[in-house]
Amino acid sequence: MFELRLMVPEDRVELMGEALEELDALSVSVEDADAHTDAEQALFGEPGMPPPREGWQRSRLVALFQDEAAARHAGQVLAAQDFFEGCELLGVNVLPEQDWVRLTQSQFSPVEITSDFWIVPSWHEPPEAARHVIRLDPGLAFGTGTHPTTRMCLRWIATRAEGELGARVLDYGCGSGILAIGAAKFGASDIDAVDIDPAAVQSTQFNAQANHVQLNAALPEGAKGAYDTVLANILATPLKVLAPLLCAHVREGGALVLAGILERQADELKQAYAPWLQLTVSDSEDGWILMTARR
Ligand SMILES: C[S@@+](CC[C@H](N)C(=O)[O-])C[C@H]1O[C@@H](n2cnc3c(N)ncnc32)[C@H](O)[C@@H]1O
Repeated sequence: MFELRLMVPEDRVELMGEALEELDALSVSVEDADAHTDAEQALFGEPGMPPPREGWQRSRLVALFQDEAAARHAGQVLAAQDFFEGCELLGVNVLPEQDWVRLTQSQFSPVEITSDFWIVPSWHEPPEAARHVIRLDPGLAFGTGTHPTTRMCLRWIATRAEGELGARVLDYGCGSGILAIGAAKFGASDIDAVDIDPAAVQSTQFNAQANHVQLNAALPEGAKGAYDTVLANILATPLKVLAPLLCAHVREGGALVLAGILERQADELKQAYAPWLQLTVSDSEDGWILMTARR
C-alpha cells in the first residue's frame, strides 16, 4: 500500500477528499496538521451531529492507494486543478506491511473498574482477581470501558449496597450495552437498554448474548414505565433535553445516574433537573463528573 499526503486549507478539505475518492483512493483520512502545537485549534462536536467545521485550519489528508503509480497519478491530477491553489503535495510514502488485527488488538487491554470487576477483550484472559467480568471487544458502538464516563457509571453500579441497584434497570443511550450488561452482572434481572442508533441496539444485543445476559435492547420507545435505576451516559446537552423523560422513568425511591458531563457543566445540569430531582456530584475523573439523584 502507498499513501499520498497533502496539506489542505480548511475550505478545501471536503472537495479534496471527494476528488481523491474519484481518483480511486481506498480511504482518505483527515488529520489536524497543527495537532500538539501552539497553533492547535481543537474542534469539538456532538456525537451524531455534523462536524462544526469541515476541517482544521490546516488539515493533512492521507489517501491510501493500492500501488505507487496510482498514488503519484492522483497527486499529479490534483496539482493541475485550479482548486489546488493553497494546497501542497507532501509526498508519497510506502506503507509497511502490518498485522492490522494484532495492532488493533494490542491497543485494548483489560480495564479495571474495581479490584474485582474488569472489562476484558475476548483475546485476553481475565485477571486472576476478577470475580465480575464483562467480555467486550471494540465495535461500532461507544462503550469499551476505556472512557472515564463509562468507568464511573460501572463503578457506581459495582459499589452499590446489596439490593440498592434494584431488579429493574434502564440504560438510556446504551451504545455497546456495557452499562446494561454491568447491571446484569450486579443483580439486575429486568433490563431495558435503548439507543437512537440502530447499530448500538444491534451491538448491545450481540454483547449481551456474548456475556450470557438477558436484556431488551431497543430504540428509545423501548423504555417503558418506572425503573429502580436509570443510567444515562450521553452528553450535557441531550441530558438537559431528556430531563423530564428520564426523571419520569425513575420510580419512587429509585436512582438516576447521569454521565457525559464536564465539571463546569454541573450547575446547568442541576438547574435542568431541579423541577424533578436534586442532582449531586458523586464521582469525578479526568474532568468528567458523575451526577446522581434519588427520587
Ligand atoms: C457516550 S455513549 C454511551 C454508551 C454507553 N452507555 C457507555 O456508557 O459507554 C452515548 C450513547 O447515547 C446515544 N444517544 C445519544 N442521544 C440519544 C438520545 N437522545 N436518545 C437515546 N440515545 C441517545 C448515542 O447513540 C450513544 O450510543
